[in-house]
Amino acid sequence: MSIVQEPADASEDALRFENVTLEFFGSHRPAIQDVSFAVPRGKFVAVIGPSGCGKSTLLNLATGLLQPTRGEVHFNGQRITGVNSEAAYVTQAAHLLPWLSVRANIGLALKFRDVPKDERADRIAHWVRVVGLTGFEDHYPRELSGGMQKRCAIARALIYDPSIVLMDEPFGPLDAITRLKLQQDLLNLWEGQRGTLVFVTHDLTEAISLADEVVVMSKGPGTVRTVLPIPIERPRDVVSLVDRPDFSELYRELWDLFKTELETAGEAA
Ligand SMILES: Nc1ncnc2c1ncn2[C@@H]1O[C@H](COP(=O)(O)OP(=O)(O)OP(=O)(O)O)[C@@H](O)[C@H]1O
Repeated sequence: MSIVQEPADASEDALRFENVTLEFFGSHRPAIQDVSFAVPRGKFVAVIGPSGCGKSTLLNLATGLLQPTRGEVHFNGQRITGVNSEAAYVTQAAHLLPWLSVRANIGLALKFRDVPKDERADRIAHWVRVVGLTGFEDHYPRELSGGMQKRCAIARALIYDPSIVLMDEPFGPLDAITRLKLQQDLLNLWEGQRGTLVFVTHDLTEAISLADEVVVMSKGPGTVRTVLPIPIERPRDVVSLVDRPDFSELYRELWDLFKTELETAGEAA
């Protein structure tokens, strides 16, 4: 990562957006405008908002793949000015390399980092077990179900202990049952490790079930409308959570905010 030095105690936030505006070249209005919010270290933060409000753009700024037109993005107290190699990015499509086995896909980041072969094998074996792909190590992506491909992509992202994990609607294209199972798997994983995770989703239930805080975005141009804390204790069980009265209250609160956004954007049913 290319960074600009700041005092070491500058931030206990893993990620911080400071008045960030981004205009794509040739566009007549900013994709996001004056966005400010922080992701505290060790927290699970969900980002929701209507389609096109700039959720993916925020993640691309956090990885350093995009640079702000105005404002600054900081990672661990240091301004991001180039690619943030400490961030793992899991996108909607699994993007596994089709010519590599599950084992090789999962171990890719370790190979790039010159991790010795024996250590690589141990860590791959560990992550294959963690994501439930034992017995499929030598299979190719085309031989896996959508959920298995997703689990492979998650293992590939987490195997090198990234400082922050960015997930862009990772469970979007999956059926409801696989999705629930993976949500619980991700929760169990995260609750065991407590790294920093930013999770973009359209799904209000998913956001409340998983996150410590939900960042609600407005559209046109994208900006942060509010940050809603989710004061539900952990460990959580995604299936039984939805029956709790406090879950319903949070859902209602989030829906009221979200609905206003859809109406403002002229997208309400
Ligand atoms: N490379 C690009 N060039 C020009 N405009 C872009 C580019 N990428 C995104 N945009 C625009 O920026 C805005 C934000 O896009 P972004 O993909 O971040 O939204 P999003 O909230 O992730 O959308 P969705 O929920 O539909 O995935 C949109 O208006 C989009 O059309």
